[in-house]
Amino acid sequence: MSLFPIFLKLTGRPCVVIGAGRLAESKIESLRAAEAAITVIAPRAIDAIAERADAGELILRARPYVEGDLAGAFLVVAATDDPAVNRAVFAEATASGVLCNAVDDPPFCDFYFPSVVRRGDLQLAISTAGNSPALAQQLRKELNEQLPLDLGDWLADLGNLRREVVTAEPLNESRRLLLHQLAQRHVCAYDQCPSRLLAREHARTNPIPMEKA
Ligand SMILES: C[C@@]1(CC(=O)O)C2=NC(=C\c3[nH]c(c(CCC(=O)O)c3CC(=O)O)Cc3[nH]c(c(CC(=O)O)c3CCC(=O)O)/C=C3\N/C(=C\2)[C@@H](CCC(=O)O)[C@]3(C)CC(=O)O)/[C@H]1CCC(=O)O
Ligand SMILES: NC(=O)c1ccc[n+]([C@@H]2O[C@H](COP(=O)([O-])OP(=O)(O)OC[C@H]3O[C@@H](n4cnc5c(N)ncnc54)[C@H](O)[C@@H]3O)[C@@H](O)[C@H]2O)c1
Repeated sequence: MSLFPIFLKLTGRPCVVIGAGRLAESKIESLRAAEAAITVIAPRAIDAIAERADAGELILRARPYVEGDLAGAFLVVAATDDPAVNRAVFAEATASGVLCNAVDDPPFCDFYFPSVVRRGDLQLAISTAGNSPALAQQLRKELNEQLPLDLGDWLADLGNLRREVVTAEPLNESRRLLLHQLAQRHVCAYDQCPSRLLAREHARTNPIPMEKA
């Protein structure tokens, strides 16, 4: 199966989770990391989810799923212990154009959750298209051990520096080469950081033409 890999902007988007057990919790954590507006619907919730509701971090409706619960949702995760309920959720999602993941039930998923290695804004998402979730998990662990812990901080600095360069320089081949050069070395917040000095020198010798400034 050929899956399409994308990184979705979920900030503030209504996402519904049906079920409030351990499996739901792990999906809720992923959705929270993306700042989704989460509504959880389940008659019983584990403490971790109830506490998030008490803290105002999500809305918890303590009742079973009923048809119509997906109105206005962007995506839904069906994570109950009743496959018939998960499938009913998938049917409503399909009828109303809402993206659905029925946890661990591939025929009833429009998308799968990947295994993720994260360093700040840097994310490596691994998919085996359901062939072996255990392999996805194993690769995550291996990559996690290999990636430096400060990669997220470094990326944040590099992003700031890139924004400086992009503001100061016209879009041309020399800017493109500079950005590749900067990505190969460590950038630091220190004002005299060699990468910053290089970027400034480059900006000085490649000024934006007046009409573009
Ligand atoms: C990546 C990860 C993300 C997450 O869950 O958030 C994820 N599964 C993880 C772990 C894991 N899941 C399972 C095991 C036991 C070992 C094994 O079976 O291999 C382990 C490992 C363990 O925990 O031991 C059991 C399992 N999973 C699925 C089935 C159904 C089936 O195969 O038919 C069954 C059998 C259930 C049964 O036996 O009844 C299906 C799916 N699981 C997916 C995602 C999607 C495809 C991902 C991909 O391969 O690309 C997909 C299709 C749908 C979905 O749920 O999105 C997470 C790793 C997180 C991490 O640690 O990094
Ligand atoms: N936990 C695991 O590691 C794991 C691994 C593989 C498969 N599974 C399977 O995945 C399913 C979910 O796992 P879990 O550990 O989160 O289960 P769980 O029993 O802890 O939680 C099930 C949740 O579904 C809710 N629910 C039941 N009927 C509902 C309905 N009609 N409407 C809305 N919510 C409803 C319950 O209130 C509860 O919050 C189970 O079937 C389990 O066998 C679990």
